[in-house]
Amino acid sequence: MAESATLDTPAQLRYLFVTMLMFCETANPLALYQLTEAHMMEDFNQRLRDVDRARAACLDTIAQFLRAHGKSLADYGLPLPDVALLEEEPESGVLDEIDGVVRWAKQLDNLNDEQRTVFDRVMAAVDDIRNVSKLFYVDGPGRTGKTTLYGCLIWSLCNQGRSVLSVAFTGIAASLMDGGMTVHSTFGLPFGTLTDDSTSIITMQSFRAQRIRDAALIVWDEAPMSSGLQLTGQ
Ligand SMILES: Nc1ncnc2c1ncn2[C@@H]1O[C@H](COP(=O)(O)OP(=O)(O)OP(=O)(O)O)[C@@H](O)[C@H]1O
Repeated sequence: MAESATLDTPAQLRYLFVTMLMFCETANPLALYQLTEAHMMEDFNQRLRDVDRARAACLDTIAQFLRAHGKSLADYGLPLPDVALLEEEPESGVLDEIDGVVRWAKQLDNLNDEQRTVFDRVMAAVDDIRNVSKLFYVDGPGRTGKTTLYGCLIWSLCNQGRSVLSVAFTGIAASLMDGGMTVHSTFGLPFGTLTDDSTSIITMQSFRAQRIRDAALIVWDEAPMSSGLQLTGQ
């Protein structure tokens, strides 16, 4: 869990936590929960800006995973979420999807000139069948709208039925993008320091390799945090 906490998204961590409860004989589930709670609820914390609500959302998500396997939080001596704190959260599912369409359509309309220029160039490159450069590096100070721009690109392509991979070095950066995954899990990077001889654990014939080949666009947030070897690959 400690290794995963530094490499995976909070959603991946919650999934790992439930998997450990279900399939490993975890001696003290409560202690493990308390040790990793901060990482497991980091995305909710960012979104809700309230520790108590974030904790309730985290426990509620874990409870839903467990319920799908016929288990409950109480079976593992874990605290119950204070669901009253979540009442303002919209139901997931259809409403979320409608919300997403409205939100991104509006964001797309509101892109400023610089964001629009990058958006148009990237979208044109995705469809360009010529052998032109398709590598873009977007730079800018904090809070200047980079994540918003990536969101618009991801949403627009997904809306056209295209496949997009959104990755980031840290789990928390990845969780800020729709469908975000860590660089490590997406590209199957080995743990530890990479060397010139390091190779991905993903095999050419695997589903994960096909997902990478199928991607119309790969958005790599905070790329400078990754080492040169991760970026150039083998
Ligand atoms: N074109 C725009 N018009 C108005 N507000 C915008 C626009 N683009 C982004 N914003 C808003 O500005 C804020 C910062 O945007 P965003 O998170 O995309 O920036 P960022 O460059 O990714 O920041 P950071 O580097 O800190 O992650 C957000 O609240 C976002 O909704």
